[in-house]
Amino acid sequence: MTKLSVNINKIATLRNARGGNVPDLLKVASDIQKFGGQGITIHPRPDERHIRYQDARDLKSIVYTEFNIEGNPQHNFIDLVLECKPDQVTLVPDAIGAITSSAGWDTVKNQAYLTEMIQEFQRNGIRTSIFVDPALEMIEGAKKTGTDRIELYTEAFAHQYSAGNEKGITPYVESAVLANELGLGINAGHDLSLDNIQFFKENIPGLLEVSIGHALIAEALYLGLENVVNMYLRKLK
Ligand SMILES: CC(=O)[C@@H](O)[C@H](O)COP(=O)(O)O
Ligand SMILES: NCC(=O)COP(=O)(O)O
Repeated sequence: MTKLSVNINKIATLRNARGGNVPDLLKVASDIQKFGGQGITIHPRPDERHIRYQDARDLKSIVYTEFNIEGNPQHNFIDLVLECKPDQVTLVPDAIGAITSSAGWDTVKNQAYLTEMIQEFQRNGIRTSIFVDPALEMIEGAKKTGTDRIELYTEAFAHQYSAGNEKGITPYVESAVLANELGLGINAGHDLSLDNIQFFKENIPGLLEVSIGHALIAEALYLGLENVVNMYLRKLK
């Protein structure tokens, strides 16, 4: 079975747009779990433009499924993760100010650094995952860091699939086969959606977890829109 971890960054984006507490991030996280979501993912960024560091602390007592915190292991992030002790930390090599994640780790060049980070989090009982492009040498490099899992960066797959190119899945399948051989757990995320998730799942052996945010929240808005417009119309009769 593949677990669905819902990334709630976009709920925080909407909340922050007005400065109040609508929508209520904690209530949304609770409801997602009530509706069957099997995990909550957040990706606090240094500028706190969506998830604030305090949100991570507050979510700790709300999330009873799997709590996954993603980010670049800079000092503040490391301290936050060690304080919150989520079930899983996913290390992502984001540049400061990047609009969103745009690459996986070079696990060969950064092997010593990643190994040190992985050991620190594992010593504190936190499962680790490293965000990687679907390239065999990056999977092998990840294995050498001692990480529990990798997260396959799926933007390229999503882009090619939406353009009608199903062959874009090939490097992901090859990477997953190798990861399985090496005993690495496999997560995946970025731009997964209702449109592409089934094809991805059916082709990736041993896919343990997907984290989905941007498309899922956009789809939820759209699929709820007719209902809400009609609820307003009824009140205005
Ligand atoms: C790690 C990853 O793939 C990202 O998709 C991320 O978690 C989303 O971050 P933003 O919501 O800031 O774009
Ligand atoms: N790790 C990927 C994630 O959490 C969500 O990515 P996206 O669905 O917002 O692109």
